[in-house]
Amino acid sequence: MPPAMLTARGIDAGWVPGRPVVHDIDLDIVPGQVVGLQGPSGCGKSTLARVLALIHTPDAGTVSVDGQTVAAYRYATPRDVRAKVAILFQQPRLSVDPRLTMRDVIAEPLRAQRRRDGLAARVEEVAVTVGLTGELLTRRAHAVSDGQLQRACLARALITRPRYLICDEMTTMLDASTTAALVTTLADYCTAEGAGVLAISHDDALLTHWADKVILLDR
Ligand SMILES: Nc1ncnc2c1ncn2[C@@H]1O[C@H](COP(=O)(O)OP(=O)(O)OP(=O)(O)O)[C@@H](O)[C@H]1O
Repeated sequence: MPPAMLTARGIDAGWVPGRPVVHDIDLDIVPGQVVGLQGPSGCGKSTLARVLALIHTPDAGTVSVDGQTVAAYRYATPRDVRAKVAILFQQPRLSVDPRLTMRDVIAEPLRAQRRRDGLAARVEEVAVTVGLTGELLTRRAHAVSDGQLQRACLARALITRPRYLICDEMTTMLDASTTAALVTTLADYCTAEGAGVLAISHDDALLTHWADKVILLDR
């Protein structure tokens, strides 16, 4: 049996050919575990997060999902592999089309996979899980608060029941009570589904509370 893990081996990645911002990184995300990732600003945490979320092609190295080597990134990633890994970004406004309703934001991954059976019921279910109900779901993304929009992004991330969640400073923009609510929702999901998390944060207290172990990424 292949190992049930999201693994990175020997990853070089960056934005300019021949000038990687992360070099020779090995990392494992195990189902049921929260791995924290810290490091100075600009050291490449978000770049590495994007590689692990399969939305940025590494210059070298291999990412595997449950033993399956990822051969193609971004839009070319096969659907079954893509559905296993979700990412949450720091700024929900930059990751959502402002013209969509909250309901449509949440439904996006299933629509993209043309999974329409039971779509409305699943959207309602996952919206309730993140604390969004009623009239809020009919509002467009530009007409809700950052915290409400990040809740929709969490629901969008959970809707495919991913096995791995990459959280790139997902609570940095939020107040303490919204942060606590989102982390609790995510932790409950991970316990119920046995999902693994990579949690990038500058918040030592949050990672001390939430992560099983913390990795330091240096320049
Ligand atoms: N889209 C991009 N195009 C070009 N360069 C980028 C892009 N995104 C990041 N970089 C560069 O890659 C390097 C690493 O950035 P990255 O955002 O991965 O660091 P980080 O550790 O997440 O920083 P922070 O903690 O400030 O968010 C930086 O020099 C940054 O300028």
